[in-house]
Amino acid sequence: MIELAQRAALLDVEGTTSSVAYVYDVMFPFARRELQPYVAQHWESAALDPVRERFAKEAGAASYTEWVTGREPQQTLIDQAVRLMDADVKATGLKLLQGLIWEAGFCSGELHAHLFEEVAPALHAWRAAGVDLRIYSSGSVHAQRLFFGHTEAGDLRPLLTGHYDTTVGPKREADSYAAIAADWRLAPQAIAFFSDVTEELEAARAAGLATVLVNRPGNAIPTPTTTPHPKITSFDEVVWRPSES
Ligand SMILES: CSCCC(=O)C(=O)COP(=O)(O)O
Ligand SMILES: [Mg+2]
Repeated sequence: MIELAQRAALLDVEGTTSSVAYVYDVMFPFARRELQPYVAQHWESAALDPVRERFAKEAGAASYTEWVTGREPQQTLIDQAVRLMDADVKATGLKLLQGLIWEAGFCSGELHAHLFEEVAPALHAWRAAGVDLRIYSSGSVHAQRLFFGHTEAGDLRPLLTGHYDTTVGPKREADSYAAIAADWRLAPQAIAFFSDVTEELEAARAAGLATVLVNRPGNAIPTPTTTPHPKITSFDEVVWRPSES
């Protein structure tokens, strides 16, 4: 058991609330399968504008027009998305695009977000104990809302007061956590960040957040034996004793 004095919990998704396998074996293949038809069908839609802009920026181009000059625009975007997926790069542009593609899957019922079995009851209990809950994931905010709106345990969005993705900054940089605390209007010390990735926890700790290393079955990243972060294997191991300060 670990005791936490914070009044807010910031939660990673993959490897923390939910299995890596669900993301890699179900969600990513769905996005790969639907990539070409989605882009073809929505090419004229403004929903793709932020995706086009991000892809261009992340490729080092000054604008989308500059990025695709001399190439077929739709295929250029599709090819880049495939390259990023093949290399397992959690680029913000790709994450924006995947979130758009997953919408149809979650809305049709083909996708149901996995949660480790104690997560939904634990989050209900944490909220009842007065803990403010937000998500910080590489998955886009749109994807996060779909994910928590369509979990195996039902719609958990009412439990969450906010969502952050990598548009706030990379998960392995301390400034991202400082920006989240500022947006949340909380002192960094009032927030406990839960993740399976040590580099993310180090960044959060550098920004002043409390940290918890979550070790779940199937996590790809080996859990270090010595770590300054308290370790849990289940949210049931957390006891909240929020201080007034
Ligand atoms: C919550 S949407 C799907 C998850 C996803 O795309 C992803 O990359 C998860 O990364 P995380 O930062 O939650 O480990
Ligand atoms: Mg994770």
